[in-house]
Amino acid sequence: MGDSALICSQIIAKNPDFNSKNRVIHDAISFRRVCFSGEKLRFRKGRVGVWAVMEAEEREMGAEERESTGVLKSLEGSLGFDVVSASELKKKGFLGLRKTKLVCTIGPACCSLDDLEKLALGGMNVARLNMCHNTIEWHRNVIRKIKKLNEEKGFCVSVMIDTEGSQINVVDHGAPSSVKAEDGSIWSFTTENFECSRPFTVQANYEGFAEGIKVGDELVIDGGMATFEVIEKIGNDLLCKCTDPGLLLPRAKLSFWRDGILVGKNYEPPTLSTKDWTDIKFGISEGVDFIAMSFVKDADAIKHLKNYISTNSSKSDAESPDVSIHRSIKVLAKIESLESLHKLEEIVIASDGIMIARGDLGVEIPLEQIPTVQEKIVHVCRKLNKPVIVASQLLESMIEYPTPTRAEVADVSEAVRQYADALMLSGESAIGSFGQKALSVLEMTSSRMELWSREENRQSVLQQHLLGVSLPDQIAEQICNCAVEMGIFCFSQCSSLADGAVQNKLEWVDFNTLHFLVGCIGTLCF
Ligand SMILES: Nc1ncnc2c1ncn2[C@@H]1O[C@H](COP(=O)(O)OP(=O)(O)OP(=O)(O)O)[C@@H](O)[C@H]1O
Ligand SMILES: CC(=O)C(=O)O
Repeated sequence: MGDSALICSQIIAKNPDFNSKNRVIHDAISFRRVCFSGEKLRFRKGRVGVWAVMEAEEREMGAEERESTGVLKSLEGSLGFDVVSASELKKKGFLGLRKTKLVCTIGPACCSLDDLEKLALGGMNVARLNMCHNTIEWHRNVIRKIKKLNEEKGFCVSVMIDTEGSQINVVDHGAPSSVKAEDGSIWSFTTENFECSRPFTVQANYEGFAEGIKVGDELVIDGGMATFEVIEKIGNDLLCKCTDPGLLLPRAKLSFWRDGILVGKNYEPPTLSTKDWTDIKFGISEGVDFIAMSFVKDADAIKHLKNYISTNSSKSDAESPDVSIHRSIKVLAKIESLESLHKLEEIVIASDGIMIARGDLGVEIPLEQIPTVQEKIVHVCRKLNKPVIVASQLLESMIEYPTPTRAEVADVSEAVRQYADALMLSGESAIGSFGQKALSVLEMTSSRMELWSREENRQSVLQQHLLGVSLPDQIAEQICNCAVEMGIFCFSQCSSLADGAVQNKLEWVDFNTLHFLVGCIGTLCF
């Protein structure tokens, strides 16, 4: 069978007769394929299998019957389908049903083999390793456990490493955990290295962090956790008075504001630090699937990393032909600064996908702008057909509590409604007491919202943008656009058509149309 397969997903809702156990069935479809090879046309006949996962009443159906094409025929026109790759189907079974992918940050609370397996069973599609924390050895261990689970238990969990990037943050703030800044208290912000923590002294990580900063400027901690006014500059250091009391957390982020506008940085730290390069080399050697790049400023940084990956991959491929894993490492750009927002389109075009890092974004733009900025980024990604992850604080309260707030559930639903491709857990899974529960909330909420979108046929409101340059790509796109108008989902081994399907978030199929479509597509040109 081909590399793609179809999954029935709405059987429960639509077919009262099919409501118990999940079943996999398949149907074979003949097609004629016309290939363009230079100037010549070649006809080939082919047969592909269309696999469907259905829920069937066990007592009504024997095994043979379930496997027969007759079953499919009897369901003609009445079922909803989602698309999933055959390899995914084999590996993940019914986890492929959901379209919104789920990313979990792995931390001390979920790094045992047992915990990772529970997350994989709960629907984790991608394990994120934040390279800001812990040692390379710790990360290696986690990656190996995930690969073991994939190999031995048939999961299909991808691994993403997330670089630390360059940003001004607190290295030491005079306490082991959080510390309260009281109204009117005076604090020194410095880059001086000191042995033991000093009270009312905050050590920042960048020499020259105070360049261009003037007396009277506002120093905001973590996008609003606490605010200070700069009252004196002493060399590289700043003396500040707390004007809005609050908490200073370890690794808190600092931003400076003047007259309500973010003060631009006078220094230019490289997008990828020496540590980031070490981590990237580590990621390549461990065969990770994604590298998420923090604090991307422009498309050049992404292109540079992609070149580095392909050069190093070809080198290692030549040295060891078996090592083909490197070729497929995808680079995701994290949008978390004003600069990246200004160059959004070029960054999206250059990268393989985007992460909306709302945590750090909230340090650089006012919090009330986050929802509209998120919607805009998702929209640009849809338009340019790049996957987009919505990250940070989706279910923050679940770090401590076993249920989310209603507002958090609404936030998750909104991201799915906007057609985000993936949702990410951070502290909820890394350090939270209810990581698996948080994952199941994401799972249920996103499935529910997808169902609603289907029922409302909302994908038809997605704007169609033609991206294809070549004739086959344009034809594939037009087919997908028509499919969306007709409310069908199609089956394809053709990457352009699959891309179009992803861009349009196609989902419905009826078998008459499917047979017709596969026939048409086969007679076209891929
Ligand atoms: N590998 C890890 N080892 C130890 N603690 C971790 C690890 N990964 C995450 N954490 C903890 O979980 C919390 C949330 O994770 P998260 O990845 O969101 O980190 P972060 O510090 O907020 O950085 P970022 O802004 O890059 O997301 C972190 O603050 C840290 O305490
Ligand atoms: C995920 C991340 O890095 C952020 O939200 O800042």
